Amino acid sequence: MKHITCIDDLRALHKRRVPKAFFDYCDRGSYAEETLRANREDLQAIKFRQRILVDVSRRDTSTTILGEPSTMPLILAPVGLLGMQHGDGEIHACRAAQAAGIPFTQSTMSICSIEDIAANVEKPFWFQLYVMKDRGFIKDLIQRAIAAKCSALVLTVDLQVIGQRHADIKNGMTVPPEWSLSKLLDFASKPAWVSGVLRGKRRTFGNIAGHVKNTEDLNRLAEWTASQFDTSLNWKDVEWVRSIWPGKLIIKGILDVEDAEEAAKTGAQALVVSNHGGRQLDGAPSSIEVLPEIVDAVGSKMEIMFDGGIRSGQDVMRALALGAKSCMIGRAYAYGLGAGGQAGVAKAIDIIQKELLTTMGLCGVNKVDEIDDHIIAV
Ligand SMILES: Cc1cc2nc3c(=O)[nH]c(=O)nc-3n(C[C@H](O)[C@H](O)[C@H](O)COP(=O)(O)O)c2cc1C
Ligand SMILES: CCCCCCC(=O)C(=O)O
Repeated sequence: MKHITCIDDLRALHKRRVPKAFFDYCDRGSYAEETLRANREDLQAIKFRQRILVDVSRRDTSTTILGEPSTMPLILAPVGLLGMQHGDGEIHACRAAQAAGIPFTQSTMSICSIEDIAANVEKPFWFQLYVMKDRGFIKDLIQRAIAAKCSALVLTVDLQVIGQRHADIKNGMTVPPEWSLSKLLDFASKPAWVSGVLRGKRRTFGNIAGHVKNTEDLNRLAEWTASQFDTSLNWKDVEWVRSIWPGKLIIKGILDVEDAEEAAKTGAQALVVSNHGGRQLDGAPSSIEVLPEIVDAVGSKMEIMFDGGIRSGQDVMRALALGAKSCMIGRAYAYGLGAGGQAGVAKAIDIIQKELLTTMGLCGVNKVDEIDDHIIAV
């Protein structure tokens, strides 16, 4: 990891080490990928004011997230199928986050189950929920998250219809995988990845497989799972989740002020301004474009988190300057996981923290709560 200096280096290594179907699943977006690109381009268009001769010798990235201390304003976002990027990937990512002192969010669509992670890490983690058609199963999942002492529930609300990702279809990206000669050759050329995944606890959706009894459904688990996303989902379901989840609730996937105002009425403590990393509504605005109006509308009522396109500490600084309290990263750490397991995730977090510290220094800022729009050049 010595020669890895930025998230792009981790991405390049991930691409070399992990089969194409899984790399593309992580890297790509929906349809023409306009929103995926906008997330990066709009962040990069924000320029900083360089400030000089300010004493920045006391710089510190520490902050609080939902009232809990965190070493930096960073959270590992829920990312499905981490255990296919690296054997037991969810456990490795969670351990790296906990060692760095930041929250890790487990996806409903994880390969390791809630219980697998809880048994293998030291501290509580966050659980992300998709409300699927079978509400009995969802209630059971929430109870499993309570039993595992998950410290926040992240309710994702932007996937009741699934945005098509062309690359996944072309790659036959299914769980279990659809085999072809080129895929077999690709897997054979990545023996370290194959042995890592084979040594892992599971190779299917750990939270869901136990619930699926029918062998045919089990053999086509990705298809079955896709059929379980509920197009009838609405604000009453959020109320229902609120009534059975006693802990901190975060609503993820808000891009519109009216939706943010609804979210503020639900009793949730936080929302995540997010377009699902450009994987859902292609043609939606970048997350950073809508962040300021959402902060203006509900920032005094809820904690505003942000994701979409964060690849550096500079990007974290930009989102904080526009009003986010903290940022989630998805691909940035998933690249690290594919590149080098737990050490790769730790590297991704460390790169972003160091970049944030440097950027704070060059903008004349010592503390996270001093970051606001005065650091932006107009
Ligand atoms: C491979 C992949 C899988 C994802 N799976 C989930 C998921 O299961 N649940 C969820 O709420 N968001 C999921 N997301 C979205 C992320 O939580 C996050 O919103 C997004 O990655 C942020 O954009 P970034 O990757 O540019 O940081 C996924 C993202 C990626 C890249
Ligand atoms: C069957 C599609 C499920 C996708 C769930 C994971 C996810 O959110 C993603 O973006 O990928």
